[in-house]
Amino acid sequence: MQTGQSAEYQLEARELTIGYPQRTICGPLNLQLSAGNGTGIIGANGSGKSTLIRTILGHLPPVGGEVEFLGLPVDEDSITFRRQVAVQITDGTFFEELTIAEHLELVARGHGVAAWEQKVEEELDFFELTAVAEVLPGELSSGQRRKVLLAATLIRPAQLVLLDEPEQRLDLRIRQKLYDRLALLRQSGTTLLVVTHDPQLLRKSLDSALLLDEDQGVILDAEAGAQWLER
Ligand SMILES: Nc1ncnc2c1ncn2[C@@H]1O[C@H](COP(=O)(O)OP(=O)(O)OP(=O)(O)O)[C@@H](O)[C@H]1O
Repeated sequence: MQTGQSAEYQLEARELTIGYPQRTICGPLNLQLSAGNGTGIIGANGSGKSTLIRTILGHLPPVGGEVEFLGLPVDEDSITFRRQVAVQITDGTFFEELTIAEHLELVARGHGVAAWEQKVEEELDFFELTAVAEVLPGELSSGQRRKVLLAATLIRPAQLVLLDEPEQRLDLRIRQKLYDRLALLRQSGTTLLVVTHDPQLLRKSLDSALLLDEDQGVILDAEAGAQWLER
């Protein structure tokens, strides 16, 4: 199996222009992420953040340029990509007949997590979901559902974690725990790419930002990105 492990960067976008058949949204963009980097994707509503994530995941073809993961064109259907990339990009889908604990068990076991029972307990505890562990998704609040999706993304091993506005609907205490958790993940070598409107997330968990502005991509350090979000 090809893995491209000798690639210079873990994720690289070169002269990437994103958009739809009838409309170019932004570009050309250049982005290089190595292990342990943490980049926020920021910009006004409609600037192209979700379009960029969808292009990086291979859901949308680039209008121009290319994007590679471990030196190979992105392909969400490839085994390497599925093993190495954990994604939380939408409001997510649930199996309505599985409890919250069963959802986490499914992901953990599917990704070969050792001692998965303990990991499920730890994630439930971290996201303060233990009281609803045996509840079905349809009985949860929107914030609780968001926490389950984040727990399911973070319970599994990954080289790259992609998150789309993870701060949404989280109360302040959980948000602060999440900032620390993401910073720790980076210290352990995991790479983060996070669409966010939250300046504190940028400051505390990430080291740079890709600002999509006026159809261009500009790389900023985390503090400059946070200040742009606070402008
Ligand atoms: N399927 C589509 N076909 C054509 N244009 C689209 C399509 N989906 C989105 N767009 C347009 O692409 C632009 C970028 O949208 P996108 O959702 O990527 O923005 P965003 O930065 O994620 O916005 P937000 O902060 O509101 O989530 C918008 O002008 C939007 O109208």
